[in-house]
Amino acid sequence: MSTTPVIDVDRLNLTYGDFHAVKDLSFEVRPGELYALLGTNGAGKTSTLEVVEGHRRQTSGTVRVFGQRPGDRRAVRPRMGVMLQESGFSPDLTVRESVGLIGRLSGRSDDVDRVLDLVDLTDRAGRRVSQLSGGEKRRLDFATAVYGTPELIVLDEPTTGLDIASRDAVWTTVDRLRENGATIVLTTHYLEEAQQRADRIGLMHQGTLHREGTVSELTRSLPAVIHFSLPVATPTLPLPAVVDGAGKVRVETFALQKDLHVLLRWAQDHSVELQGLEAGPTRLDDVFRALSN
Ligand SMILES: Nc1ncnc2c1ncn2[C@@H]1O[C@H](COP(=O)(O)OP(=O)(O)OP(=O)(O)O)[C@@H](O)[C@H]1O
Repeated sequence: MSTTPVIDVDRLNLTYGDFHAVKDLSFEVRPGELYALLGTNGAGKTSTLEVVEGHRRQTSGTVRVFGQRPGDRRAVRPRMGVMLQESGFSPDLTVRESVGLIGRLSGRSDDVDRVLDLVDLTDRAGRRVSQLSGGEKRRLDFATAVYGTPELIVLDEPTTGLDIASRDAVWTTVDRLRENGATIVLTTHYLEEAQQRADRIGLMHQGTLHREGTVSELTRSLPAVIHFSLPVATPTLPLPAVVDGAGKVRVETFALQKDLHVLLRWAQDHSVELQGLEAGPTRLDDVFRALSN
């Protein structure tokens, strides 16, 4: 498999008037990986993706998609499917007409009925876009990304507004495309989706890439947490901990299994009940909270 990046962003800057929205951003997306570009509201994710998609010109820096400039539509468009946050389909077209139009614009070939089936809109094919529900419109947006099975698929908040069954269906389709070698770039505010599926994550805040890595690389920089409550009179704890006035204890640790073992042995030796004991590894949410604080 080629190791040339599918997307190569090097010192990208983007300004809107005098507002500096993206600042010296560099990252690569490798063939076949699912790269999640995550971040706080207004971090610059959509602006960055708009440059990658060829919808917006950068102020400075270099962006290459399949080694080409994103503005080189003829080279890039047929190989890249894009699901925007809002696609802006004509409200008067039917769903079938819209999917057909997507196909002609993409430069890829596909069977409209296959795509309608893939995004579960077969029974809405004759409806006008203006008559679709929010979730149905989002599935039509998804059709723009998957039409013609492109090599690179950019998904900007693909599951926002979708019910659980539709979300699962989107991910099943994405999984199938990945099995066939597709490269995926994702933005989402549903962190568990990224935690479960991303090979690598770039965390953006205020226009810059603050952290990048696999989920485990990002989470192991923060401690895991053990919580429990203690009865009134107990011997001294065997580990450093923060105890509040109500007897609630919080232990932060980078050695969860070892420290949990120490704590449980101490509790057994002293016949102490650790009430409401909870222990868990750091989650992406915690990394995110640390970022925005
Ligand atoms: N056309 C524009 N003109 C002026 N400012 C803009 C424009 N588009 C975006 N911005 C600003 O640039 C910043 C980055 O916006 P962007 O939409 O890229 O962020 P985002 O990370 O996708 O945010 P969110 O998670 O909220 O969708 C924001 O502060 C936004 O207000």
